[in-house]
Amino acid sequence: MSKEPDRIFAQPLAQVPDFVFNEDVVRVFPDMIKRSVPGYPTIVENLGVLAAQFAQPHTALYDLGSSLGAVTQSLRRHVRTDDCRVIAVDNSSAMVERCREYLNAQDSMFQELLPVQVIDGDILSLDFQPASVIALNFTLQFISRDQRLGLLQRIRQALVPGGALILSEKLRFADSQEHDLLTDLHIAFKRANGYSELEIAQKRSAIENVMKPDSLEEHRERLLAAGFSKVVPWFQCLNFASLIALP
Ligand SMILES: C[S@@+](CC[C@H](N)C(=O)[O-])C[C@H]1O[C@@H](n2cnc3c(N)ncnc32)[C@H](O)[C@@H]1O
Ligand SMILES: O=C(O)C(=O)C[C@]1(C(=O)O)C=C[C@@H](O)C=C1
Repeated sequence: MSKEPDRIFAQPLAQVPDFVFNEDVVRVFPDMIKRSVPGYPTIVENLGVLAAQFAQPHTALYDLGSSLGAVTQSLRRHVRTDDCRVIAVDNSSAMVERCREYLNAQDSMFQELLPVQVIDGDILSLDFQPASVIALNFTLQFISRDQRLGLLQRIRQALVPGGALILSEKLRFADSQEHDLLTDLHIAFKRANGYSELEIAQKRSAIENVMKPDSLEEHRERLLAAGFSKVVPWFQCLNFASLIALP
């Protein structure tokens, strides 16, 4: 994995453009996401551990919005179920290209890994195969709000009995005191990871039009409306959480 440090917002920009998952972001993404999302390494590693409990033989495991394939690699490290395959999907060609390189490297280092297919495409127009595990790891927040329910309904329909959706997201909070406290603590987390006030402020304005977090209650209600029977949060660190949704 690239060790290049994230300095994308280090210099003052006359106008901060909307955040895009382009080649510049791809180069620094492992560093960026680790220094920006509290608990990210724990979520990714345990996603594989959880997936191994839900994986069913002869099904697909999806990594939706796979970026560089961190979740796909974790699924391949942990799932040993017969005749499963991983399908990673991302609509950033720059991400997909680098993801394929990393997965080839994983293939050359380990034997008996689950087969994997990386699709350069939009998860909103995906034709789902019967699936036992579907991961949306910090991806739903980038989908426009009016398309989230439809996507979750399609995911629900693709899931076989015994399977699960694992959904990780940045959260907002209905209670303004709770929201402000956790936002301040997230900023302190970024500062402690070496980001300057300028980098924090410019990143914030870059993502505010493209990334729209919901509250835990909104997620729960939408998942139930999409046909899931049970929603179980399994991890929260500051304003970032991960949920298991059962069909
Ligand atoms: C924050 S990143 C996900 C991080 C990744 N899952 C991980 O755990 O390392 C969000 C990803 O979702 C992808 N994405 C956003 N909208 C998408 C869409 N409609 N279809 C496919 N991928 C999408 C972006 O290109 C980006 O790579
Ligand atoms: O909230 C932030 O500041 C973030 O940087 C979060 C976040 C995310 O949650 O996906 C946003 C964009 C980058 O992909 C990495 C992290």
